[in-house]
Amino acid sequence: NLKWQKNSLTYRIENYTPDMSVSEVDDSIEKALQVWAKVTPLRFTRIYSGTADIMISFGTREHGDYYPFDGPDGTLAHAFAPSPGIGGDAHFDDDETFTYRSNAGYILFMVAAHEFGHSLGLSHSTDPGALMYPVYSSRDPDTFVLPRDDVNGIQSLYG
Ligand SMILES: CC(C)C[C@H](C(=O)NO)C(=O)N[C@@H](CC(=O)O)C(=O)NCc1ccccc1
Ligand SMILES: [Ca+2]
Ligand SMILES: [Zn+2]
Ligand SMILES: [Zn+2]
Repeated sequence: NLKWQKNSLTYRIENYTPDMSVSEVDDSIEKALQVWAKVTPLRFTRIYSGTADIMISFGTREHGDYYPFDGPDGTLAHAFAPSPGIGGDAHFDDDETFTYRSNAGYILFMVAAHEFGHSLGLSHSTDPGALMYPVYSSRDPDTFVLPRDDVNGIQSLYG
């Protein structure tokens, strides 16, 4: 499944990291989804029970799939390409310190925006300036603009 066959997708935040307040996590996730909604016909609706297309959770080490996390640093999160079931889901390694804006940890908005690129069908980019470049770089979430490489990538799928 290269991409979602519908433009209206649901998401559910299953649990929270202790590193941030609930509202900071909610806001980071919403803004990270809006990054992609802004440049596609995709629309995201939050649900609070049942199974969403994009199930979002925090976990450590063995957390229920065949891709256990690795403790602090290294892998920060992973997400599954569009498909029924685990497809689209995004898991965040809670052995990382996530933060709302400061540099005292990984900015959840940035990590989530990257992961949701995978949830929508994007793989990694070789462009070092791209959001989908494999390695995290902290940018100010308030002034973040989706790089052209990522816009081209997502619009080639949903444009
Ligand atoms: C092979 C995968 C599972 C590595 C994993 C990833 O790409 N997840 O989407 C990951 O956590 N990558 C690290 C970098 C690494 O492991 O070398 C990362 O910083 N990912 C989060 C990220 C990457 C680019 C921009 C924003 C956030
Ligand atoms: Ca890790
Ligand atoms: Zn996982
Ligand atoms: Zn990635």
